Amino acid sequence: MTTAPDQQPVPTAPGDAPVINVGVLGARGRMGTEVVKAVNDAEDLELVAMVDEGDWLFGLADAGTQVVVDFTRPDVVMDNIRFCIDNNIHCVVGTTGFDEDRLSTIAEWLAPKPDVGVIIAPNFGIGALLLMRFAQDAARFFPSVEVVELHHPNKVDAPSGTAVRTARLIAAARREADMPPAPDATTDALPGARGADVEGVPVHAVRLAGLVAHQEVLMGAAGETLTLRHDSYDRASFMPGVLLAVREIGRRPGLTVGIEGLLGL
Ligand SMILES: NC(=O)C1=CN([C@@H]2O[C@H](COP(=O)(O)OP(=O)(O)OC[C@H]3O[C@@H](n4cnc5c(N)ncnc54)[C@H](OP(=O)(O)O)[C@@H]3O)[C@@H](O)[C@H]2O)C=CC1
Ligand SMILES: O=C(O)C1=N[C@H](C(=O)O)C[C@H](O)C1
Repeated sequence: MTTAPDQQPVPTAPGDAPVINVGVLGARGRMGTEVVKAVNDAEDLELVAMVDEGDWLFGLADAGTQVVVDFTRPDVVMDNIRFCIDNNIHCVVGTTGFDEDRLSTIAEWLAPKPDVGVIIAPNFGIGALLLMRFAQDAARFFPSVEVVELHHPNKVDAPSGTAVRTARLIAAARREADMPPAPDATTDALPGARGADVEGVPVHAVRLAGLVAHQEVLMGAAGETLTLRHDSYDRASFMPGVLLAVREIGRRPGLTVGIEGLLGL
């Protein structure tokens, strides 16, 4: 803590860096609980608000929150982001459910607030981000591709936000390389047997007790396959990415999708 003459005390972390006041939305959820722990363990971050369903969002502003971390639900996250932008609070969002329409709406909300940042990241896990990058790089070499995501049985959405983003990145890489559509049969005798079609890439969702968050990208060419797989066995795996976004967001006003840029990927 340092005190300047005639001013309120300014909290500081060791090394004199200013402390960032963090509020967690969805604080008692699976991810929120882990974020609360990670923020409490970080010397340069101060947990000032924990909000769950039924709590007033105004508590965030009253507590002097500078950065909100949101791990709630796709059906409530837009209202949370609107509140944060209106109250000049930066927002690090891990909640899924973002399409182009939602992203454009957030960009419109941000337009009159040039100092506020919103980071929307479908996945904060470093390994998961690397898998996406490797899949993008490999996409142009393999005519066939399928994405399989596997998660804990309480996940509210399917397919996962990560799988949708992975499929879109692969589809974009294929378009850029002028590849024709995958040659594989897409007709299914039973509806859903070939998964969901995300820009021409089949995406399959598995829900299974014992799992946390996992993804495979299968690629095939004549006589060979390439399998890329990532496993999050513990939600701690997402925390380095979440904390990086919390620390960086003050330097990144506007809308940022994915934390790849923050990692130099
Ligand atoms: N980007 C990433 O790296 C990751 C993203 N996720 C995503 O994060 C989201 C949350 O996942 P998970 O933690 O497993 O889900 P949980 O269901 O465990 O947690 C959601 C929490 O949000 C709370 N909540 C619901 N409505 C509101 C509201 N209006 N305001 C504040 N809090 C609210 C819930 O409270 P209550 O139970 O009382 O309703 C609950 O505590 C999902 O979209 C998931 O896909 C998950 C892991 C990693
Ligand atoms: O709900 C989860 O658990 C996860 N959700 C995110 C998603 O939908 O991509 C990230 C990760 O897969 C865990």
